[in-house]
Amino acid sequence: MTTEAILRADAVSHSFDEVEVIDDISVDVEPGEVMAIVGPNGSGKTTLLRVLAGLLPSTDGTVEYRGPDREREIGYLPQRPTFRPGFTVRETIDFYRALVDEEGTDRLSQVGLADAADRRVEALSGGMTRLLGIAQATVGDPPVVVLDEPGSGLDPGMRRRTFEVTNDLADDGTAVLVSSHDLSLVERTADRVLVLDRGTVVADGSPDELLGTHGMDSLWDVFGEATTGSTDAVDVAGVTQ
Ligand SMILES: Nc1ncnc2c1ncn2[C@@H]1O[C@H](COP(=O)(O)OP(=O)(O)OP(=O)(O)O)[C@@H](O)[C@H]1O
Repeated sequence: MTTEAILRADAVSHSFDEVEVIDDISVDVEPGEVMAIVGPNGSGKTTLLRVLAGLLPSTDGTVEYRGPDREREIGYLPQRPTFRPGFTVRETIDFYRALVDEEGTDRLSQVGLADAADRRVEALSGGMTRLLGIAQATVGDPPVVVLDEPGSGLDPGMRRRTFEVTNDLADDGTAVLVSSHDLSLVERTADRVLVLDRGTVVADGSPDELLGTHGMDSLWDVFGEATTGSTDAVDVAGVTQ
């Protein structure tokens, strides 16, 4: 049985100035699915996520949200979340909640930040700031949540916690798009993995499918085979060596 896509990208490309950073990507995202996007630095993950979240226009192709009408349809955690200084964690999350008239649900407890509720946002560690960003991305229960490297900068326990939050969201029917460099966590938690390399999808499937198709034992090996990521320099779009 196939489920109707809640988000559909059809032949999407994006160029910054004349440089094409993602090229001809089509993807259907289903409700309740955790879709991980992995790829070397600079391969276009953030650009793709921002296009899918409707924050960047596609230069070519279309992105269509096909889910229920909601005050907030797509939640987004940027790669480097920032919050207005001078406010506490509680005041900050309450500001976002007020925008969509949210009551109930304790967003701070969900991400393990309840004890930091009275701390000012500028006094948070990098990891705590990211956790607040995840809480912010889920306010209003958007049917699609896009998380750009939610585990980056977190200790192993909290990183695992972010993936548990991700899975909880998916269990409740939310479609979750997440980029990550943590391939072992991705292998354990994602329903589907897109491997990007230089702006194109070079592998796509469930972790098991990818291991089977590539005849590999781990996602690390699939990643190594599918991508041309150099180990001594980042590939920079638009620069040919
Ligand atoms: N605003 C911008 N203007 C010009 N080029 C950009 C811009 N944003 C990103 N790029 C370029 O697009 C390419 C893809 O960047 P992107 O941030 O999407 O990659 P990424 O896979 O998310 O990388 P990382 O894993 O390092 O976060 C890079 O070459 C980057 O320099």
